[in-house]
Amino acid sequence: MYWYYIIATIIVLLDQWTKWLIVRRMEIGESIPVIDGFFHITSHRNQGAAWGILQGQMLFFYIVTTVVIVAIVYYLQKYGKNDKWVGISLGIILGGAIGNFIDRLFRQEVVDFLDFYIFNYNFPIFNVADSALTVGVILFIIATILDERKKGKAKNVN
Ligand SMILES: CCC[C@@H]1OC(=O)[C@@H](C)C[C@H](C)CCCCC(=O)CCC[C@@H](CC)/C=C/C=C(\COC)CC[C@@H](O)[C@@H](O)C[C@H](O)CNC1=O
Repeated sequence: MYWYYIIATIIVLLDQWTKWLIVRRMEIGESIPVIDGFFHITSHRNQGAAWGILQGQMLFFYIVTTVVIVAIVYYLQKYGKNDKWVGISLGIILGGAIGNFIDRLFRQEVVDFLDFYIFNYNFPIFNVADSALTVGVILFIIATILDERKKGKAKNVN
């Protein structure tokens, strides 16, 4: 049952540790090519959400993130026992949401550093928390669809 919170905690620790390294070791704007032309570590800050939307709207972010966190904890308490994968995906999303929440609370901005150039398109620079949020959302959608199908099959059998 508490596995999901352990997953979230590991993601928060990994997210905050990587951001701390970037802040301590790199200048803002500095870029280190890991795979030149494809994957760089670029120290970047974002006062907004994805693609830099809603710059500086911290109160909005606090409200939305609090709602997301409360909703996930409620859902985990209520449904976490039933479906393992739904619980795991919510734990991953929870870790991502808390990771960026800590940045917004203490830095009033989010530290980003994962910089991918895909077919010459420079995808917005993101961080471990964003990756967890994106992977968690996708996993949650898949788990929910599979869960519905499993229930559907059970109905047909009876
Ligand atoms: C990933 C959610 C963004 C994250 O939301 C959060 O914190 C949550 C918990 C709180 C937000 C206030 C509310 C969600 C807003 C939804 C949103 O924004 C649409 C999301 C689409 C998404 C599909 C799922 C695409 C993906 C994008 C990116 C990441 O792809 C890996 C680019 C990230 C870079 O622009 C980077 O600068 C962003 C910066 O780190 C701050 N991050 C956030 O606001």
